Amino acid sequence: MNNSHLHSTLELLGWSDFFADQVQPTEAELLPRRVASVHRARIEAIDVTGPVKLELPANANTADYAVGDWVLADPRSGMLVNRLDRKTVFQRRSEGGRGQQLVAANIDTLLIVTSCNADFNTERLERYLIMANQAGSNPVIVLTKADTADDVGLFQAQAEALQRDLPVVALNGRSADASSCLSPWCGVGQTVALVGSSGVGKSTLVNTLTGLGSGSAQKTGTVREYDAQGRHTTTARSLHAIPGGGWVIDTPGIRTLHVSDVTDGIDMLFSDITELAPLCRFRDCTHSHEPGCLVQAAVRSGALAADRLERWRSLAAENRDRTPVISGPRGNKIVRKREY
Ligand SMILES: Nc1nc2c(ncn2[C@@H]2O[C@H](COP(=O)(O)OP(=O)(O)OP(=O)(O)O)[C@@H](O)[C@H]2O)c(=O)[nH]1
Ligand SMILES: [Zn+2]
Repeated sequence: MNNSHLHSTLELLGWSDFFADQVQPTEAELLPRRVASVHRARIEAIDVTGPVKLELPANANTADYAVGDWVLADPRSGMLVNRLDRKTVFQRRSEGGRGQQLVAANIDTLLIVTSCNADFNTERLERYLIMANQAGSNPVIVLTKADTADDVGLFQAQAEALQRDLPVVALNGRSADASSCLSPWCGVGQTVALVGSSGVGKSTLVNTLTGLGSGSAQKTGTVREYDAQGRHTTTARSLHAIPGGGWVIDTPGIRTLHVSDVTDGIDMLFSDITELAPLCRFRDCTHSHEPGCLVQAAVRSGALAADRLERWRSLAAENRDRTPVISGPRGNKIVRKREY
Protein backbone atom coordinates (compact mmCIF):
# COMPACT_ATOMS: atom_id res chain seq x y z
CA MET A 1 0.00 0.00 0.00
CA ASN A 2 1.21 3.48 -0.78
CA ASN A 3 1.63 5.05 2.61
CA SER A 4 2.05 8.67 1.60
CA HIS A 5 -1.23 8.55 -0.30
CA LEU A 6 -2.90 6.91 2.68
CA HIS A 7 -1.65 9.67 4.94
CA SER A 8 -2.73 12.52 2.71
CA THR A 9 -6.28 11.18 2.62
CA LEU A 10 -6.19 10.52 6.34
CA GLU A 11 -5.58 14.23 6.77
CA LEU A 12 -9.21 14.68 5.77
CA LEU A 13 -10.02 12.99 9.07
CA GLY A 14 -7.68 15.18 11.09
CA TRP A 15 -4.50 13.09 10.78
CA SER A 16 -1.27 15.09 10.96
CA ASP A 17 2.46 14.71 11.56
CA PHE A 18 1.73 14.86 15.26
CA PHE A 19 0.14 11.41 14.94
CA ALA A 20 2.24 10.06 12.05
CA ASP A 21 5.43 10.68 14.05
CA GLN A 22 4.17 8.36 16.78
CA VAL A 23 3.81 5.34 14.52
CA GLN A 24 6.75 3.02 15.15
CA PRO A 25 8.45 1.18 12.25
CA THR A 26 7.06 -2.07 13.69
CA GLU A 27 3.56 -0.60 13.43
CA ALA A 28 3.80 0.39 9.76
CA GLU A 29 1.35 -2.35 8.79
CA LEU A 30 -1.32 -1.13 11.18
CA LEU A 31 -4.18 1.09 10.05
CA PRO A 32 -4.93 4.46 11.67
CA ARG A 33 -8.56 4.89 12.63
CA ARG A 34 -10.40 7.67 14.37
CA VAL A 35 -12.83 7.02 17.20
CA ALA A 36 -16.29 8.32 16.21
CA SER A 37 -18.26 7.27 19.28
CA VAL A 38 -17.65 5.43 22.52
CA HIS A 39 -20.22 3.12 24.08
CA ARG A 40 -20.13 0.96 27.16
CA ALA A 41 -19.08 -2.18 25.33
CA ARG A 42 -17.97 -1.04 21.89
CA ILE A 43 -16.25 1.73 20.02
CA GLU A 44 -17.21 2.97 16.59
CA ALA A 45 -14.43 4.20 14.35
CA ILE A 46 -14.00 5.71 10.93
CA ASP A 47 -11.31 5.65 8.31
CA VAL A 48 -11.23 7.23 4.87
CA THR A 49 -13.79 4.71 3.60
CA GLY A 50 -16.33 5.60 6.29
CA PRO A 51 -17.40 3.63 9.39
CA VAL A 52 -15.17 0.65 10.12
CA LYS A 53 -15.30 -2.11 12.66
CA LEU A 54 -12.98 -1.86 15.62
CA GLU A 55 -12.51 -5.01 17.68
CA LEU A 56 -11.50 -4.51 21.27
CA PRO A 57 -8.99 -6.67 23.12
CA ALA A 58 -10.62 -8.71 25.90
CA ASN A 59 -9.15 -6.55 28.65
CA ALA A 60 -10.02 -3.21 27.03
CA ASN A 61 -12.09 -0.65 28.91
CA THR A 62 -13.97 1.66 26.57
CA ALA A 63 -13.74 4.40 29.24
CA ASP A 64 -10.04 4.71 28.33
CA TYR A 65 -10.99 6.02 24.88
CA ALA A 66 -12.52 9.30 23.81
CA VAL A 67 -14.34 10.47 20.73
CA GLY A 68 -11.72 11.98 18.45
CA ASP A 69 -8.95 9.60 19.51
CA TRP A 70 -6.62 8.12 16.93
CA VAL A 71 -5.90 4.41 17.24
CA LEU A 72 -3.95 1.86 15.23
CA ALA A 73 -5.79 -1.31 14.22
CA ASP A 74 -4.68 -4.64 12.83
CA PRO A 75 -5.60 -4.73 9.10
CA ARG A 76 -6.71 -8.38 9.22
CA SER A 77 -8.63 -8.69 12.49
CA GLY A 78 -9.64 -5.04 12.88
CA MET A 79 -8.34 -5.35 16.44
CA LEU A 80 -7.37 -2.16 18.24
CA VAL A 81 -3.63 -2.38 18.93
CA ASN A 82 -2.57 1.02 20.20
CA ARG A 83 -3.93 4.46 20.97
CA LEU A 84 -1.84 7.42 19.84
CA ASP A 85 -1.04 10.29 22.17
CA ARG A 86 -3.61 13.08 22.13
CA LYS A 87 -3.01 16.57 20.85
CA THR A 88 -5.75 17.88 23.13
CA VAL A 89 -8.08 16.23 25.62
CA PHE A 90 -11.19 17.23 27.51
CA GLN A 91 -11.91 15.46 30.73
CA ARG A 92 -14.18 16.12 33.63
CA ARG A 93 -14.28 14.99 37.18
CA SER A 94 -16.46 11.90 37.20
CA GLU A 95 -19.59 11.55 39.30
CA GLY A 96 -18.63 11.24 42.91
CA GLY A 97 -15.51 13.26 42.32
CA ARG A 98 -13.01 10.43 41.93
CA GLY A 99 -10.74 10.45 38.92
CA GLN A 100 -11.24 12.03 35.54
CA GLN A 101 -13.69 11.00 32.88
CA LEU A 102 -12.75 11.45 29.24
CA VAL A 103 -15.04 13.63 27.18
CA ALA A 104 -13.35 14.13 23.82
CA ALA A 105 -9.89 14.26 22.29
CA ASN A 106 -7.98 15.96 19.50
CA ILE A 107 -10.34 18.92 19.25
CA ASP A 108 -8.66 21.84 17.51
CA THR A 109 -11.29 24.44 18.40
CA LEU A 110 -13.84 24.59 21.19
CA LEU A 111 -16.92 26.57 20.17
CA ILE A 112 -18.28 28.04 23.38
CA VAL A 113 -21.90 28.75 22.60
CA THR A 114 -24.03 31.31 24.39
CA SER A 115 -26.91 33.43 23.20
CA CYS A 116 -27.37 37.19 23.01
CA ASN A 117 -29.81 37.21 25.94
CA ALA A 118 -30.01 36.30 29.62
CA ASP A 119 -27.91 33.17 29.07
CA PHE A 120 -24.85 35.38 28.58
CA ASN A 121 -22.86 34.99 31.77
CA THR A 122 -19.27 36.13 32.14
CA GLU A 123 -18.39 33.70 34.91
CA ARG A 124 -19.74 30.68 33.08
CA LEU A 125 -17.89 31.68 29.91
CA GLU A 126 -14.69 32.03 31.91
CA ARG A 127 -15.07 28.48 33.17
CA TYR A 128 -15.49 27.18 29.62
CA LEU A 129 -12.45 29.20 28.53
CA ILE A 130 -10.36 27.69 31.30
CA MET A 131 -11.46 24.26 30.16
CA ALA A 132 -10.53 24.95 26.53
CA ASN A 133 -7.18 26.45 27.50
CA GLN A 134 -6.39 23.52 29.76
CA ALA A 135 -7.31 20.99 27.08
CA GLY A 136 -5.05 22.73 24.56
CA SER A 137 -7.91 23.64 22.18
CA ASN A 138 -8.43 27.14 20.78
CA PRO A 139 -11.58 28.69 22.19
CA VAL A 140 -14.03 30.67 20.07
CA ILE A 141 -17.07 32.37 21.60
CA VAL A 142 -20.17 31.89 19.48
CA LEU A 143 -23.02 34.30 20.22
CA THR A 144 -26.22 32.78 18.87
CA LYS A 145 -29.60 34.41 18.39
CA ALA A 146 -27.92 37.58 17.13
CA ASP A 147 -31.08 38.04 15.06
CA THR A 148 -33.12 38.62 18.24
CA ALA A 149 -30.82 41.05 20.05
CA ASP A 150 -31.00 44.84 19.95
CA ASP A 151 -27.36 45.43 20.61
CA VAL A 152 -25.17 42.52 19.57
CA GLY A 153 -22.09 44.74 19.83
CA LEU A 154 -22.54 44.97 23.57
CA PHE A 155 -22.38 41.19 24.00
CA GLN A 156 -19.53 41.00 21.54
CA ALA A 157 -17.45 43.57 23.43
CA GLN A 158 -18.02 41.83 26.76
CA ALA A 159 -16.99 38.50 25.26
CA GLU A 160 -13.88 39.90 23.63
CA ALA A 161 -12.72 41.31 26.96
CA LEU A 162 -12.63 37.86 28.53
CA GLN A 163 -9.30 36.72 27.12
CA ARG A 164 -6.59 38.21 24.95
CA ASP A 165 -7.06 37.61 21.19
CA LEU A 166 -10.27 35.67 21.77
CA PRO A 167 -12.28 35.27 18.55
CA VAL A 168 -15.97 36.13 19.01
CA VAL A 169 -18.58 35.39 16.35
CA ALA A 170 -22.20 36.54 16.44
CA LEU A 171 -24.66 34.66 14.24
CA ASN A 172 -28.10 33.26 13.68
CA GLY A 173 -27.69 29.52 14.10
CA ARG A 174 -30.80 28.85 12.04
CA SER A 175 -29.44 30.60 8.98
CA ALA A 176 -27.13 28.91 6.50
CA ASP A 177 -24.74 31.88 6.89
CA ALA A 178 -23.77 30.46 10.26
CA SER A 179 -21.59 27.90 8.47
CA SER A 180 -19.58 30.56 6.68
CA CYS A 181 -19.18 32.53 9.93
CA LEU A 182 -17.56 29.46 11.44
CA SER A 183 -15.68 28.26 8.36
CA PRO A 184 -12.28 29.60 9.54
CA TRP A 185 -12.34 26.84 12.19
CA CYS A 186 -14.09 24.13 10.22
CA GLY A 187 -11.71 23.60 7.29
CA VAL A 188 -10.40 20.29 5.98
CA GLY A 189 -9.28 17.99 8.79
CA GLN A 190 -10.20 20.48 11.52
CA THR A 191 -12.17 19.25 14.50
CA VAL A 192 -14.48 21.47 16.54
CA ALA A 193 -16.70 20.73 19.52
CA LEU A 194 -19.59 22.69 20.98
CA VAL A 195 -20.30 23.44 24.61
CA GLY A 196 -22.87 25.69 26.23
CA SER A 197 -26.02 25.68 28.31
CA SER A 198 -29.21 23.98 27.30
CA GLY A 199 -31.25 25.98 24.82
CA VAL A 200 -28.53 28.26 23.50
CA GLY A 201 -28.74 26.62 20.09
CA LYS A 202 -26.02 23.98 19.98
CA SER A 203 -28.13 21.37 18.19
CA THR A 204 -29.36 23.99 15.78
CA LEU A 205 -25.78 24.94 15.00
CA VAL A 206 -24.65 21.33 14.58
CA ASN A 207 -27.52 20.79 12.16
CA THR A 208 -26.60 23.92 10.22
CA LEU A 209 -22.90 23.03 10.17
CA THR A 210 -23.47 19.46 9.04
CA GLY A 211 -26.08 20.55 6.52
CA LEU A 212 -28.67 18.27 8.06
CA GLY A 213 -31.21 21.05 8.52
CA SER A 214 -33.47 21.64 11.46
CA GLY A 215 -36.14 19.23 10.24
CA SER A 216 -33.79 16.29 10.31
CA ALA A 217 -33.92 13.47 12.80
CA GLN A 218 -30.43 14.41 13.88
CA LYS A 219 -30.83 15.52 17.46
CA THR A 220 -27.65 16.20 19.27
CA GLY A 221 -27.56 17.20 22.88
CA THR A 222 -28.81 14.06 24.48
CA VAL A 223 -28.28 11.05 22.30
CA ARG A 224 -29.63 8.11 24.19
CA GLU A 225 -29.57 4.50 23.36
CA TYR A 226 -30.63 1.32 25.06
CA ASP A 227 -28.10 -1.27 25.99
CA ALA A 228 -28.76 -5.01 25.79
CA GLN A 229 -30.66 -5.00 29.08
CA GLY A 230 -32.95 -2.23 27.88
CA ARG A 231 -31.39 0.28 30.26
CA HIS A 232 -31.03 3.87 29.30
CA THR A 233 -27.43 4.75 28.59
CA THR A 234 -26.34 8.21 27.64
CA THR A 235 -23.82 7.61 24.93
CA ALA A 236 -23.41 11.25 24.15
CA ARG A 237 -20.87 12.64 21.79
CA SER A 238 -20.07 11.52 18.35
CA LEU A 239 -18.14 12.80 15.39
CA HIS A 240 -20.14 14.35 12.53
CA ALA A 241 -18.77 15.43 9.14
CA ILE A 242 -19.02 19.06 8.05
CA PRO A 243 -19.42 19.41 4.28
CA GLY A 244 -16.49 21.87 4.07
CA GLY A 245 -14.16 19.11 5.30
CA GLY A 246 -14.13 19.52 9.07
CA TRP A 247 -15.60 17.51 11.92
CA VAL A 248 -17.88 18.47 14.76
CA ILE A 249 -18.24 16.65 18.06
CA ASP A 250 -21.33 17.32 20.12
CA THR A 251 -20.40 17.15 23.75
CA PRO A 252 -23.36 17.02 26.09
CA GLY A 253 -20.99 15.48 28.63
CA ILE A 254 -19.57 18.83 29.62
CA ARG A 255 -21.98 20.19 32.21
CA THR A 256 -20.43 20.61 35.60
CA LEU A 257 -17.95 23.37 35.47
CA HIS A 258 -15.96 23.02 38.64
CA VAL A 259 -12.42 24.16 38.17
CA SER A 260 -9.89 21.67 39.40
CA ASP A 261 -6.37 20.89 38.25
CA VAL A 262 -6.53 23.66 35.64
CA THR A 263 -3.77 26.05 36.66
CA ASP A 264 -2.47 26.47 33.10
CA GLY A 265 -5.97 27.19 31.83
CA ILE A 266 -6.50 29.90 34.45
CA ASP A 267 -3.10 31.44 33.76
CA MET A 268 -3.93 31.69 30.08
CA LEU A 269 -7.38 33.20 30.67
CA PHE A 270 -5.94 35.82 32.98
CA SER A 271 -2.67 36.35 31.13
CA ASP A 272 -2.97 40.10 31.80
CA ILE A 273 -2.69 39.31 35.52
CA THR A 274 -0.28 36.38 35.41
CA GLU A 275 2.17 38.32 33.27
CA LEU A 276 2.35 41.14 35.81
CA ALA A 277 2.80 38.87 38.82
CA PRO A 278 6.56 38.23 38.37
CA LEU A 279 7.10 42.00 38.37
CA CYS A 280 5.56 42.49 41.81
CA ARG A 281 8.04 43.26 44.59
CA PHE A 282 7.31 40.04 46.47
CA ARG A 283 7.56 36.69 44.74
CA ASP A 284 4.56 35.36 46.65
CA CYS A 285 2.51 38.52 46.17
CA THR A 286 -1.21 37.92 46.57
CA HIS A 287 -2.00 41.16 44.71
CA SER A 288 -4.25 42.30 47.52
CA HIS A 289 -2.40 44.55 49.99
CA GLU A 290 1.32 44.28 49.27
CA PRO A 291 3.43 47.34 48.48
CA GLY A 292 5.04 47.28 45.03
CA CYS A 293 2.21 45.21 43.57
CA LEU A 294 1.97 45.78 39.83
CA VAL A 295 -1.43 44.11 39.62
CA GLN A 296 -2.94 46.53 42.11
CA ALA A 297 -1.22 49.35 40.24
CA ALA A 298 -2.93 48.18 37.05
CA VAL A 299 -6.30 48.30 38.82
CA ARG A 300 -5.56 51.82 40.07
CA SER A 301 -4.58 53.01 36.60
CA GLY A 302 -7.71 51.51 35.08
CA ALA A 303 -5.76 49.05 32.90
CA LEU A 304 -7.26 46.13 34.80
CA ALA A 305 -10.88 45.95 35.97
CA ALA A 306 -11.20 45.35 39.71
CA ASP A 307 -13.96 42.77 39.20
CA ARG A 308 -11.72 40.84 36.82
CA LEU A 309 -9.04 40.62 39.51
CA GLU A 310 -11.73 39.41 41.92
CA ARG A 311 -12.84 36.70 39.52
CA TRP A 312 -9.24 35.58 39.02
CA ARG A 313 -8.85 35.41 42.79
CA SER A 314 -11.92 33.28 43.36
CA LEU A 315 -11.27 30.93 40.42
CA ALA A 316 -7.66 30.44 41.48
CA ALA A 317 -8.79 29.72 45.04
CA GLU A 318 -11.42 27.23 43.87
CA ASN A 319 -8.79 25.51 41.75
CA ARG A 320 -6.41 25.25 44.69
CA ASP A 321 -9.12 23.81 46.92
CA ARG A 322 -10.21 21.24 44.40
CA THR A 323 -6.88 20.17 42.94
CA PRO A 324 -5.81 16.83 44.39
CA VAL A 325 -2.39 16.79 45.93
CA ILE A 326 -0.42 13.61 46.31
CA SER A 327 2.12 13.30 49.08
CA GLY A 328 5.64 12.90 47.76
CA PRO A 329 8.38 10.72 49.28
CA ARG A 330 9.21 13.15 52.07
CA GLY A 331 5.72 14.42 52.54
CA ASN A 332 6.26 17.02 49.84
CA LYS A 333 3.11 18.01 48.11
CA ILE A 334 3.13 17.16 44.43
CA VAL A 335 0.46 18.65 42.27
CA ARG A 336 -0.71 16.08 39.78
CA LYS A 337 0.71 16.73 36.32
CA ARG A 338 -1.44 16.87 33.24
CA GLU A 339 -1.54 13.55 31.41
CA TYR A 340 -2.60 13.11 27.81
N1 LIG B 1 -33.86 33.23 16.63
C1 LIG B 1 -32.95 32.28 16.80
N2 LIG B 1 -33.32 31.12 17.39
C2 LIG B 1 -32.39 30.17 17.56
C3 LIG B 1 -31.04 30.36 17.18
N3 LIG B 1 -30.33 29.25 17.51
C4 LIG B 1 -31.22 28.39 18.08
N4 LIG B 1 -32.47 28.93 18.11
C5 LIG B 1 -33.68 28.32 18.69
O1 LIG B 1 -33.46 28.14 20.08
C6 LIG B 1 -34.09 26.93 20.52
C7 LIG B 1 -33.08 26.02 21.24
O2 LIG B 1 -32.11 25.58 20.30
P1 LIG B 1 -31.36 24.16 20.44
O3 LIG B 1 -30.46 24.05 19.25
O4 LIG B 1 -32.29 23.04 20.68
O5 LIG B 1 -30.49 24.40 21.75
P2 LIG B 1 -29.42 23.41 22.42
O6 LIG B 1 -28.30 24.27 22.88
O7 LIG B 1 -29.05 22.32 21.50
O8 LIG B 1 -30.20 22.87 23.65
P3 LIG B 1 -30.02 21.41 24.37
O9 LIG B 1 -30.32 20.37 23.34
O10 LIG B 1 -31.04 21.47 25.46
O11 LIG B 1 -28.62 21.37 24.88
C8 LIG B 1 -34.70 26.31 19.29
O12 LIG B 1 -36.06 26.69 19.28
C9 LIG B 1 -33.96 26.95 18.14
O13 LIG B 1 -34.72 27.01 16.97
C10 LIG B 1 -30.67 31.61 16.59
O14 LIG B 1 -29.51 31.89 16.27
N5 LIG B 1 -31.67 32.53 16.42
ZN1 LIG C 1 1.13 41.71 43.22
